[in-house]
Amino acid sequence: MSVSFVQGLENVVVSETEISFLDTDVEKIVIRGQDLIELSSTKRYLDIVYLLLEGELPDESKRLMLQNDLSEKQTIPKELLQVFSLFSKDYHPMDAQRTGVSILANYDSYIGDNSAAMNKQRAYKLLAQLPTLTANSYRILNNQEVISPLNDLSYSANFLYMITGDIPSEEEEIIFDKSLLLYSEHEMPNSTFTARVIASTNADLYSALTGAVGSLKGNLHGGANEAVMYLLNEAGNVKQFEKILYEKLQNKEKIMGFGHRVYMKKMDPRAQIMKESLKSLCNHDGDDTLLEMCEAGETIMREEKGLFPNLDYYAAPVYWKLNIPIPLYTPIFYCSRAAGLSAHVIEQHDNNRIFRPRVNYIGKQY
Ligand SMILES: CC(=O)SCCNC(=O)CCNC(=O)[C@H](O)C(C)(C)COP(=O)(O)OP(=O)(O)OC[C@H]1O[C@@H](n2cnc3c(N)ncnc32)[C@H](O)[C@@H]1OP(=O)(O)O
Ligand SMILES: O=C([O-])CC(=O)C(=O)O
Repeated sequence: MSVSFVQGLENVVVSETEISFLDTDVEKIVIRGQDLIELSSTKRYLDIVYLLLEGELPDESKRLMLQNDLSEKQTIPKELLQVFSLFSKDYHPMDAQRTGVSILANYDSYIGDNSAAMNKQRAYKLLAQLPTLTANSYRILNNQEVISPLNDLSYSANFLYMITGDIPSEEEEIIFDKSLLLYSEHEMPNSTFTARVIASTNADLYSALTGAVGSLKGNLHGGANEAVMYLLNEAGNVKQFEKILYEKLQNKEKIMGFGHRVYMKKMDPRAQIMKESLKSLCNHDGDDTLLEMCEAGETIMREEKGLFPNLDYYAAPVYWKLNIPIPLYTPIFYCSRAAGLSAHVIEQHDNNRIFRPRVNYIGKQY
């Protein structure tokens, strides 16, 4: 039997879905029939959460109900905080998140029920709890005080508040919210595929979403946003950044934040929006250094490699300007993506066939 093999499953269709599609012909990120980039100018992250999980955009009262519902569910079991305090201090918040999501399954008495209704309830609860879990895992790992959510803040303002300890300005809240919106769903990246593969065994949503944390951690996927910021900081100025990039290219090293399996010859449209956010943050504090460095990097990568920035490239300096600690960049990506991941798990459970591919054997003769 001969089976065709495509390394990395490039352009292989693994699923039918009603959730999302990257239509590069018309440059749209289609989420349930609507373009995420267009939505980003008028809608908030919770609108997209609702769209992903309910199939339509909410009106104002439904969005408010969702906001209130999530506010009520934000607290996390105190045992989780105790577990985080047992970790070694060099544990990454992504590891804590992986363990945390897994432990939350222990508090679900209907764990065997994979119905869409139960999964939706789980998804909303997870979305409510993830910011509290994420901010406090970092705080505990860094010997900081545990922080409680502020119920009267919006979802994104509260999330940012729990990270930095300061109530954000309106501009900061809107920019952070936009980053969550842009990260919320992106068709079939590695983490979504991971979640769907796990869900296809009839395993529960927590198992699928725990696996997805692991997938997102790597620097070829979500981990790239942290790697970008470490590189920008290592350089510190435009000249040094250019020097480092040329050296890395000479050594055939990959530059984090560039390239994408689907956006090969154009910039990730989400990166362009995030670049605008960086510009306004630079305008606000009067320091353009990071913007200038990023633009210099864009030019070099375009001229030398024909490569363009992905979302992580511009998310990194935006998060830096929002005073977010670097080890939280990828966990934040995950918190946002939990919406899309949950929608995919629900869809997989609702129309399931187990994933079970084949191999081309190239081992010893038999
Ligand atoms: C939100 C997100 O998760 S977006 C992705 C975030 N990840 C990153 O930014 C990591 C850096 N980028 C990469 O590693 C890749 O571009 C990926 C993982 C995003 C896509 O990978 P693939 O589609 O498998 O592309 P692949 O790695 O095969 O690259 C194709 C060619 O472009 C080169 N290339 C791709 N990305 C980069 C990069 N960032 N820097 C330098 N060269 C690159 C490769 O070396 C390869 O060159 P070659 O044909 O001469 O060997
Ligand atoms: O689509 C991908 O492969 C990675 C990505 O940009 C995302 O998950 O947002």
